[in-house]
Amino acid sequence: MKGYLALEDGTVFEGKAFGATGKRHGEVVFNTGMTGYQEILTDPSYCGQIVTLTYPLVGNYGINDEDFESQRPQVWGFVVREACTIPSNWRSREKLEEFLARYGIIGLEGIDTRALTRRLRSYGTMRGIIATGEQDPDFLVEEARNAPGLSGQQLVPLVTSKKPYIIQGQSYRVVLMDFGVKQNIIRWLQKLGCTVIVVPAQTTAEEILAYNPDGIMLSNGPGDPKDVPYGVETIRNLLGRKPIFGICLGHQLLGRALGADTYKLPFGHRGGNHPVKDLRTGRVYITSQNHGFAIDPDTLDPDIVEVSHINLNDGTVEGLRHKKLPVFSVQYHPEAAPGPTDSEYLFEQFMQLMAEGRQNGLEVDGHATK
Ligand SMILES: NC(=O)CC[C@H](N)C(=O)O
Repeated sequence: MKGYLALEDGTVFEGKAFGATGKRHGEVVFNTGMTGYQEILTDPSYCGQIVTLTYPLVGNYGINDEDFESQRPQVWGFVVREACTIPSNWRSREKLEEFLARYGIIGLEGIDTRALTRRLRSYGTMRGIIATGEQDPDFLVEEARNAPGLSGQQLVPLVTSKKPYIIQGQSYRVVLMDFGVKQNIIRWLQKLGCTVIVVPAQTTAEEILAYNPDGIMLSNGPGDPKDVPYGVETIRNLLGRKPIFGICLGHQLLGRALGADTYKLPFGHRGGNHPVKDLRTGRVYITSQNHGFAIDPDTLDPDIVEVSHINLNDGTVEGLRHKKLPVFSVQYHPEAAPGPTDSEYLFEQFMQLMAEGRQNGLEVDGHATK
């Protein structure tokens, strides 16, 4: 069956549909990772987006039982050069096309993904329509132009957990604010022995503190951080109470809670080889990234917070460190999945802050809270 991707700039790509049939809008973005399509498809941060991969052969190792970052595909469309129909891997349980079809996600193959990516890189991410069957291309472009943009949509409520749940461990108690958490963040905390209490994004600071946590983890998640004011409010009320570690959307919300502004990047960072420099040590890490927004460094209060990491490709903010409190965050993904695990030490750093918090309590403006 035929399939189309129409962009708001008037470009229409025609290819072959696989997975589900129908029509859906989304923000069209590209990821440059050479592997890890199962993790990308199931990462809740992609909710609201139609994702294309620059790597041309996709589906070769099928879908397995282990590489899920959430229970289902979260992308709103998937565009590839060539989709493999006969996967070969000992872990494979299902074909990519069956997996997408089962969850109503449209896939499109036979697309010149290099041309598509170059377009997105030149003009920025665009609204798009992915559709299967016979279609009028001009009408699809019109629909793409009328589709809602990513900003302004309430996407976090679509992917956050409905109820709190606890994964029992032996070491520190971590409350994880679930804005659309990737499973590998939970796996890392579990590996370090933490008890993880996952709470919905709308949970208040009082409710979180009632769990008596040693630390608070702010997860990744979809959409524009400006559309999550309730998360910012909660984080603001948690500052100074417990150690806090934010990842990606969690980092952006923390930045906003500290008074900074966020803005949209032209085409975002999505891939497994983004170089990030730790400004304190001068060391460069190769990181896994997936974000379309960033913190505006000019809006940070230098008395309160410092930029701890920057991206070496475009100089954007990649990490924050509070100057007085045990509070830090990164824009990239130390949990990897997919991508390099160079930055796993950040989880150890969080453990360290929780250990110190247990011993000394937190110092807020010179007053111990314990
Ligand atoms: N992975 C994430 O948490 C992404 C954060 C945010 N949705 C962005 O695109 O910038």
